[in-house]
Amino acid sequence: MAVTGRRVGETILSVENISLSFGGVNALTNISFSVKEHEILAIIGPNGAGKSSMLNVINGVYHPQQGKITYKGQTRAKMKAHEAAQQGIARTFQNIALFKGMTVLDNIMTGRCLKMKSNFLWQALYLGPARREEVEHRRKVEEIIDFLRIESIRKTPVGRLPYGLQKRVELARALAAEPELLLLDEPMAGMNVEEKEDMCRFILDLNDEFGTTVVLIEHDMGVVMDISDRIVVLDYGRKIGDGTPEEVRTNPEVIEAYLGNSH
Ligand SMILES: Nc1ncnc2c1ncn2[C@@H]1O[C@H](COP(=O)(O)OP(=O)(O)OP(=O)(O)O)[C@@H](O)[C@H]1O
Repeated sequence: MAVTGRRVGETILSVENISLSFGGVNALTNISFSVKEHEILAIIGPNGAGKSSMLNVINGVYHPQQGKITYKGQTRAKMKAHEAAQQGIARTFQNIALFKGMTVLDNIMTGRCLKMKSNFLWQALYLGPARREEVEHRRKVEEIIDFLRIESIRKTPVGRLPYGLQKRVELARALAAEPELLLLDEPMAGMNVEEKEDMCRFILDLNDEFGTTVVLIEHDMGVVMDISDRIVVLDYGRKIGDGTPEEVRTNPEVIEAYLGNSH
């Protein structure tokens, strides 16, 4: 994995005038914002504000009825899911999506699928390129295991791990794809204070060491204010704030709609 160091660069992703509805429900209305290379951007907002829908639009799971998405200079009306993955967008989910019966190591290996080049026959015979490739994939995966400090559980079936560690394994699997843009849906949900601190550290470190751009959804305001370069605030599918943590903290509309109430 290349170590690039942290420097905010050009715009890597911009969404313009995105609208998405499900039947009569407007999940997103005319949303625009952009993310720069190596930034950490948080999307916040009350329950049902449209945060997960926004991530799903970015990685092509949902196709908006209106608007456009520009990723790495290419503009399209919608992202296709396989295209997003191939072009370096990886994702974790609000409800952990891992293979519970498989070991940590094997789960993380699944994150390398798109990087695998050798064909079925080579792999079945485990010859030549397939063997070299396998060694390289294992090396990358071990690097990630090391980075996230999960050596001691590498052979443990994921279903036996406590929730906080499962979240970390899910992050490991996303990192195995060597993403340029990492989408994290509530990476700290359900964690205790210590686990949250660890997760914050890992997010800051991966952003710093690998230069990965991060877009995350998080409800813990302390975490959001601490680790984000910028914050986009959604409420009822509309954008009501976009700025630095300080700008968002002092935005009256945000205080009224979000920070000031019990969400
Ligand atoms: N697949 C779907 N089918 C129908 N409605 C949907 C679908 N996905 C999202 N919605 C609706 O879109 C709106 C926004 O939902 P979304 O999950 O994006 O909000 P959220 O901000 O992520 O909420 P939370 O913080 O509770 O996860 C909600 O009214 C939700 O019910």
